[in-house]
Amino acid sequence: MNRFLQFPQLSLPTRKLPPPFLFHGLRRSHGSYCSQVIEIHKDQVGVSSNRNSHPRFRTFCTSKDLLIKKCVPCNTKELRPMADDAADVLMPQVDGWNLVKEDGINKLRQSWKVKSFTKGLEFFKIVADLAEKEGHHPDLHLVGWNNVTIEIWTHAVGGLTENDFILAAKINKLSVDHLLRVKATQ
Ligand SMILES: C[C@H](O)[C@H](O)[C@H]1CNC2=NC(N)=NC(=O)C2=N1
Repeated sequence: MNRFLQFPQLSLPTRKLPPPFLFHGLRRSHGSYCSQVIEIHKDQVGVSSNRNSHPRFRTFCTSKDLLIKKCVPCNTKELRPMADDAADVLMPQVDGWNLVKEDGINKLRQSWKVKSFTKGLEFFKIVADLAEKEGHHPDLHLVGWNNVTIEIWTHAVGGLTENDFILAAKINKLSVDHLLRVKATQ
């Protein structure tokens, strides 16, 4: 008996993949939870529920896909917050970000120390330009003059969507090292 769902090869990389590992999780479908076992190959992000796919046959996206994807408008009625297990599967692709739950809302959070208060504002401007380009916006915090924290979640649905992971992955690629205090351990 085929123990796991075979997903259509939508974005599987062509090269031979190492043996997959099975991911067992719960997926909410039509209001009820059903367990599902999906096959996730080593260098694939795992399940990403993009807007157009049928909820059952979600497309796999590789680790690089987040960087080449574009955020979608948050006012589309199909947009739903992703389940905790789907967020867990995507977390390895947004290095440095933490998954936090606040008042029942899942968010991505990362903090940095900047060289000065004004460099913190420069940091925000660079992030803001990216957010405007993506049409998806983070919550920006600058406290104690040099402590920057960014939180990302989709306000329209009160949780995480793929937009948040796309924005987090792209923030990780911004050239901001000149604004940051070098960590003592480095
Ligand atoms: C239409 C447009 O997508 C919405 O107004 C956007 C703007 N930026 C956004 N950013 C975030 N983080 N959440 C939203 O729900 C959101 N909505």
